Amino acid sequence: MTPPEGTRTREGRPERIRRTVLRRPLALASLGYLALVLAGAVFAPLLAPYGPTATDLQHVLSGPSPDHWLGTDSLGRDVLSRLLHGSRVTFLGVGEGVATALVVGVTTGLLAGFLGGWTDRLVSWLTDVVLAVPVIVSLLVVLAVFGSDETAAMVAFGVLASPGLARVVRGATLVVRREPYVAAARVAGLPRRRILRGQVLPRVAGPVIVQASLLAGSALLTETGLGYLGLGVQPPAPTWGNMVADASHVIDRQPWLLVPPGVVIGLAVLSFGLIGDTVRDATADRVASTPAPRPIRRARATTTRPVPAANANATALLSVEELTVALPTGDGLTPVVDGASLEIGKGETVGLVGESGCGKTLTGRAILGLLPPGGRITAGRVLFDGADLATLGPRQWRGVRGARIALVSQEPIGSLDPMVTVGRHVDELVRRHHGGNRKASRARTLDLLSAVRLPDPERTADRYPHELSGGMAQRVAIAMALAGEPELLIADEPTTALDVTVQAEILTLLRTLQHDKGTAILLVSHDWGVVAEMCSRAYVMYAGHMVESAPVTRLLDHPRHPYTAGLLACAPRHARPRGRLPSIPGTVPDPGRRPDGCHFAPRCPLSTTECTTGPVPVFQPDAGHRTRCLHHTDVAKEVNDEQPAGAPPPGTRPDRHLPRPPRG
Ligand SMILES: Nc1ncnc2c1ncn2[C@@H]1O[C@H](COP(=O)(O)OP(=O)(O)OP(=O)(O)O)[C@@H](O)[C@H]1O
Repeated sequence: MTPPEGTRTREGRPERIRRTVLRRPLALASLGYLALVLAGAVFAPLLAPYGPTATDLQHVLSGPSPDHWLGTDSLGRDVLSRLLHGSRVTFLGVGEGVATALVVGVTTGLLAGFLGGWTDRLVSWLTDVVLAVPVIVSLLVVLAVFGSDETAAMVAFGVLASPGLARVVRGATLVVRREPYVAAARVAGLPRRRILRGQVLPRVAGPVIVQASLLAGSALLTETGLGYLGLGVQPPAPTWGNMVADASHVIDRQPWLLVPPGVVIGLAVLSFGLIGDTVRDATADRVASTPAPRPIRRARATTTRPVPAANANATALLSVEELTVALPTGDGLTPVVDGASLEIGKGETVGLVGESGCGKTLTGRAILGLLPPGGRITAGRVLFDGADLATLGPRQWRGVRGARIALVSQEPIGSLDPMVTVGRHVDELVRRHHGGNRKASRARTLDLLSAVRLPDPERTADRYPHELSGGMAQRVAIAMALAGEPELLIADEPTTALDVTVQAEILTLLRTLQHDKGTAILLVSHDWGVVAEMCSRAYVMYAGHMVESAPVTRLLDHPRHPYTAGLLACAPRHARPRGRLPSIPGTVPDPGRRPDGCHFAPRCPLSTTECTTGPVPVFQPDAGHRTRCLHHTDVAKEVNDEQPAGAPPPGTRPDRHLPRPPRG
């Protein structure tokens, strides 16, 4: 099957590189040439017609002949035999240099790019220092210290060349680190080591091969340069470098002698370069198409005062208390979630509703301890099963993320690695959480795929993400989330990207799973219908504040915050034919531009000057009902005034007529 242009392709990076090399005659010829030279080096003792140091003083400086295909040197030694034997020394040196650079450069680059922070700063500083050291002087010092030991010189070359590689790997890792499937792997609780090996390393392989290839060319030139200077392996043992040196001494008598080593060296360097270029072309488009990171918005600091504390419930599975999350902006840290509190009991499904940009996703991420780079919890705490999550170290977090709290995001396809099959995605998590052998984990994987009602689990397990529909991808994401049998599932708009029929299926699936396994669910949604169908209680969030919370039927029938009332009135079902869709005037303010006092005041039909003069406390109009509105009694009156005649009794269905949109 040929996937349509622009879609993800099943072809993995190694396959793409292989195909690009095969399609280009020059790259193919380069590969063939290097393979030939390498084979010559390996089988030199068998292939060489003479010994590398055997002299024949009767035939010195002879040109090519049937006895000596490439002629003889000034001591009558066979040039072809010396070239073959010399290639062993040269390729060994190149291998030592490149291997050292790979080990040092790739390791440091990966760690700097993936861990960031002080590791990144330390690696940057070290690479700057090493890059400032002149290579040739350092190699001369090493050779002086180690007595012409070529291995020491080439290892030193590898170390000195590693900063360039480290920088390339760091850059590529920074890009890969932002990919949703890497975030998904972290959320699922995979250890860093596994993520680096399984998710990041395969993606930086392209740039690494390019660099290694170019490095091999310069390692070869360095090795032959040392041989030419009479350093490294000493005569009479042949190296390509000392063959060039020998030829240069007799260039006036036999210029041909320079041709064989000059050609093999030149072609080898050219081949390494051509292969590097081809791999770069094969991998460049993927790096270029990687989406840019989300820009951090400029904002000024807000001055909200803390609101009264929520009633901490000792029996809650999750208790978020007065949580403030700040993100870095040009003006320092800006609070994005501001004193938010919420609770979820064991096995309970709770909704989190609000317009885009209100802070719902960040609240979920803060619960999982996965904030964007530079983001911090600056106040409040998150208690899970009584334990303060802020006190967990990386090892303990691994026992929580994916294992006890799992996430299903709104972009299921994005959270699946395009180069990994469905089965491997689930299998890796099954083994991470339950251990066991390959057979047992495969059986469990198939169980999970059938639990989320994926047709033909065996076949689906062998599929790649691009072969799945949105609904199937979401089911796979749910299966992955369930692999650790979590007690809490954060479902961040799990049906937003799906069509209505699939939405209904996914919601039914979530409800069934919750019923069967007793999993608590925090359901982030824009859709009141979904919230009414799924949740017992809901929280309404606006511009970083929790503005209202209550049992869902209560919210639907008696909202006590104008924002909730406005949101309910905006449901598309209130639209009239050819009429405009109801909407709340204005937009959610950016985190740094939130007005003082009630953030909703500029859009609120009930706002008065008191609303903007200071922080608005939280009121509790009824048991279990909380609102952050000074005019909550007026909201209640408006709702009752707006009840249409003959309307069904409150709370009977989610789409019942609710108050008109606020004036303004
Ligand atoms: N990585 C980030 N860097 C800077 N600002 C961010 C980042 N992520 C979110 N924000 C900002 O934080 C605020 C809250 O974002 P969040 O994604 O939590 O909102 P949301 O209510 O979940 O919206 P949506 O429904 O669109 O996902 C927004 O103003 C957003 O622009």
